[in-house]
Amino acid sequence: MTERRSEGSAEKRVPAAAFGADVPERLLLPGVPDATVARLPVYLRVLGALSDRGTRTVSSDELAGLAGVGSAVVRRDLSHLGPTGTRGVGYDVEALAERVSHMLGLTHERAVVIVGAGNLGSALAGYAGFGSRGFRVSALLDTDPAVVGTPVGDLVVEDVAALEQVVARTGAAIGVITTPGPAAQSVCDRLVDAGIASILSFAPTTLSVPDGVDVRRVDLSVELAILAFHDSRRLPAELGLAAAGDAS
Ligand SMILES: NC(=O)c1ccc[n+]([C@@H]2O[C@H](COP(=O)([O-])OP(=O)(O)OC[C@H]3O[C@@H](n4cnc5c(N)ncnc54)[C@H](O)[C@@H]3O)[C@@H](O)[C@H]2O)c1
Repeated sequence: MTERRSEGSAEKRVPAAAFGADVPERLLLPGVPDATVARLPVYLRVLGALSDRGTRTVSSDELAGLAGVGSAVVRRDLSHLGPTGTRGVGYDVEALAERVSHMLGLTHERAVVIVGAGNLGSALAGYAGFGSRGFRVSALLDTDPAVVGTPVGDLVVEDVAALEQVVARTGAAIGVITTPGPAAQSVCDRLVDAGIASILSFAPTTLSVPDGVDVRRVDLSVELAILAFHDSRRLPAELGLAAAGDAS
């Protein structure tokens, strides 16, 4: 039986495979923390906006401000890319964007298959913004005969029975799961068996995957709960009240 590990079971380090096969070996730096990898796309977005505005160089303080993190964090994150900036000048916007793209393995387009063509899956499939970020939604699959065969944007929903053939045909590198929770593990297993090593799941279920497969789960309720936490701490200050425990 294949050994399986649960997502989030231990502190995760980003495996080389996450960067894609085309990344030069020298950039596959070991031990890049997940938190750094999570911030790199934010830097990339900021650098893209600066480039669009014609900005040629950016300091770590400016980049930090635009990315919403501290400048020490930016410098530490970017140190994982090797030498990048020039003291007193800052970072070359285009060159840094290219380095970050390379590090993230975004130098070639990746095909994505979405399983579950309901509200969420259809909305994601129709989102035009993925294309400019290096992702192409190549297929959308479902079990429901009433949904299979219907058009969603440029795609026609395909039968999930043909998942393996669809993955092979599209060369998909990433599988997105937007099925109800109870179906998610079996869909995940089939994606893995079809050769997919990167899975993004929206289903409210913890998924088990073999070593070497990366799963990320998106849970908007967790994000909302974090906002609620900060909101509830802000409220007493805004009202001029002492926070609980400060009253003396
Ligand atoms: N993570 C989040 O923040 C977030 C937000 C909204 C919804 N969700 C979750 O995303 C999932 C989808 O939500 P939705 O509103 O689009 O639901 P939905 O009911 O509109 O769509 C689910 C689709 O999955 C299909 N499906 C069921 N079993 C399948 C299988 N084995 N293979 C392929 N397709 C299958 C159904 O036929 C249906 O079309 C749910 O699990 C929901 O809880 C997560």
